[in-house]
Amino acid sequence: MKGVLLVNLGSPDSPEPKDVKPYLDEFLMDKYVIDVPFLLRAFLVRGIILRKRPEESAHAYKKIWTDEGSPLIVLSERMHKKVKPLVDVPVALAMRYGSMTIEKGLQELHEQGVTDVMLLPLYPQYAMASTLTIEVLAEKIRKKSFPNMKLTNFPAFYNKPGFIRVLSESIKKHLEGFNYDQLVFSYHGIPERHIRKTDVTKSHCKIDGSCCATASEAHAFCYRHQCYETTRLVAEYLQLPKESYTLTFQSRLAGDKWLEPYTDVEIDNMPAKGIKKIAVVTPAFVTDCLETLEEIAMRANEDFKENGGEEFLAIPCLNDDDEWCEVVADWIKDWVKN
Ligand SMILES: C=CC1=C(C)c2cc3[nH]c(cc4nc(cc5[nH]c(cc1n2)c(C)c5CCC(=O)O)C(CCC(=O)O)=C4C)c(C)c3C=C
Ligand SMILES: [Fe+2]
Repeated sequence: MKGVLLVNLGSPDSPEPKDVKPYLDEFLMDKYVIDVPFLLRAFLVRGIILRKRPEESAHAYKKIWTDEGSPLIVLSERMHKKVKPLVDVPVALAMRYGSMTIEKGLQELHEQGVTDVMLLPLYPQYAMASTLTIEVLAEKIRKKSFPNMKLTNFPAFYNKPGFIRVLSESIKKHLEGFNYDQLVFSYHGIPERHIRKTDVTKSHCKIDGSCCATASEAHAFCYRHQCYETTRLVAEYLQLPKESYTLTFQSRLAGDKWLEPYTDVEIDNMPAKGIKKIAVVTPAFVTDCLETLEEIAMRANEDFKENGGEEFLAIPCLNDDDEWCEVVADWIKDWVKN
């Protein structure tokens, strides 16, 4: 029997440093996130980053935490609950990090008699720090605990018509009556090195945009290309004039060179250029989380206004939007049919 495992990133069990620290340790010790040899990674993460970051992150998590828990978990659960009755096969939900493990998700499907699983990472654009790490871990667990199970990876959906339509319609709905100077498409950043590592041709990605104009098999695994494609397709759907929108990358960690332009720098500089009213959409996330609710809707908003900005609109993620849940259900139905 077929079944589906939806996988999102995960959150700590609580916004207290005692729970944030092990969560960050699991996340940042992942070799697909901080992709350096183990000893160097352990030194960077445990010797440097985890000294201060758990307190800072806990403070940020406390600002967004709800009575029901982490927004990312609660909203993913709501979406899961809505998708389940729309399809005829079992659907489970798991997280890459934290206590809702992929192992538990596969076990739940196994107990329902599922032998053929489609893995659906809830990330529109492919990245080794998001999609690949889920695929690799799920395969490792399958081999060890469920050797007779078949796993199929659902490809990144950055350009799928259903995703582009519901994302565009959601943006349109939230922009109604808001007279903005600039619409910012802010995507989670990654180190440039990750783009080169996932280039299957090993020579295509130049990280300057020129490569995106040439058809290549590298695009199927290029996070930067896929972010630009999502933006281009939404702009086309909404018929946005070229000068009315911009693409940026947020949430970088110190150290390496991350994808540019940086969201915080761009937004802070906008008021001085006469851009006083902005809307920000975050299409690398289908679920609202720390990076959208705290970093964008709170911090970027405050910084924009401190720099002379007047109006700031943070557009929510798709979360458990009915039409989005129907799109996901349709993808599942198509896979079940074939
Ligand atoms: C779009 C998907 C994501 C990619 C790609 C990604 C890469 C990436 N992230 C970090 C470091 C951190 N990210 C953190 C939070 C976080 N990241 C994503 C998604 C992607 N990350 C989400 C959905 C969230 C929010 C989780 C939540 O509970 O709401 C954090 C933790 C919070 C903090 O301390 O800022 C870290 C750390 C790296 C290093 C990276 C690529 C190399
Ligand atoms: Fe992240």
